[in-house]
Amino acid sequence: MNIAALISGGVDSAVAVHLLCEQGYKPDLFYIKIGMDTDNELSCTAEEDIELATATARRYGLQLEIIDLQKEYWDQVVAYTIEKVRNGFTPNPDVMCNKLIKFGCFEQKAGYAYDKIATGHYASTCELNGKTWLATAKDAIKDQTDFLAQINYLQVSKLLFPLGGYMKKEIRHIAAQAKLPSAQRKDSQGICFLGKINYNDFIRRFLGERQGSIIELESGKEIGKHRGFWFHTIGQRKGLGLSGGPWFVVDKDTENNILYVSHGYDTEQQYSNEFKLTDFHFITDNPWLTEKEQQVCFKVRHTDGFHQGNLILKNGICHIRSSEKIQGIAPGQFGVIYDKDAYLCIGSGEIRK
Ligand SMILES: Nc1ncnc2c1ncn2[C@@H]1O[C@H](COP(=O)(O)OP(=O)(O)OP(=O)(O)O)[C@@H](O)[C@H]1O
Repeated sequence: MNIAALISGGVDSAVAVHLLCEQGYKPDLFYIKIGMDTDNELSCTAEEDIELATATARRYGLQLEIIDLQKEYWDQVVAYTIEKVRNGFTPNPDVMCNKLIKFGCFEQKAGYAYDKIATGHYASTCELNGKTWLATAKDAIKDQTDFLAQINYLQVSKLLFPLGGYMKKEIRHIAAQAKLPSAQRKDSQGICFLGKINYNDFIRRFLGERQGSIIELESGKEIGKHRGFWFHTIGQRKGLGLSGGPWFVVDKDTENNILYVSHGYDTEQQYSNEFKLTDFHFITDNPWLTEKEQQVCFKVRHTDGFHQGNLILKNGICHIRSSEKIQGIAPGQFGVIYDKDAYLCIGSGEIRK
């Protein structure tokens, strides 16, 4: 079996490579360039990443190739991000980066020549009814299946996740024992480079600033000003510059550039237990043979745990009723659906009000 391993310079993908080599494989390593050469801060991290990836390759006598997908990343992931933000939604570039870049463009440029693509994601796959399914990782806190919930069947059936059966602390331990070049490296914040730069600066570059009102939802009173609704997301608590908090963003009027906020932790307005997902995407298949209500687990953003609730799927729209009230359900984010045991990651759709 010939394997391509995606390596980032971080500890997780280095351990993934180490585990593959221990099993007797000799994967070819690929580092994907997605940052901007013109941006100093970004090209510095890329240089460091490439150095560590090179050291790992040398250590195991493996080939390392650098694949430049900067243009593709800008054309697809950055364009998607800006478009969502412009329309008042909260984008998820990490989900799109996996679907379109790491497992999309990479496949066309190099991945097609391999039987399997391995990554250091905390996720796993399993075989059920003759098909491959995306499944959660042993380490529920590190689980990254929510970032993979838009991939398709061809992608999931080609993926290998060597870390799926380990806890993060075991991975750190393996890295230290094996004296991997990246053993002491800190964990990265986001999968894609948008997580490494100041998000507001990035958005400002594209959408500029435009002052608007911050209005208290309950009283209708203006209580402050903001510099553009596009800098704010539903559920946001920090960075509003208002006194007498806590305040939460609960709604946006994008036409009139107004942010609605609500005061206090216990305000009904910022909690919800019902929402919709549009364009629902099944990774492998629809596991439910009826349109009857199903008990599921789900996530509405990257969190440590799973929520529980019920799902009704009709005409491609998925209605979720949560068992508990959830704060900050942001339209544009992906709602990710799991089976009731939070084992299989079934798919995802975009949150709509
Ligand atoms: N620039 C990149 N080039 C190639 N593969 C990458 C790159 N960035 C991330 N990956 C792959 O995607 C996986 C998940 O990315 P993420 O940024 O979440 O990493 P992580 O969990 O911090 O892992 P790592 O410690 O390997 O960076 C990585 O383990 C790696 O296999």
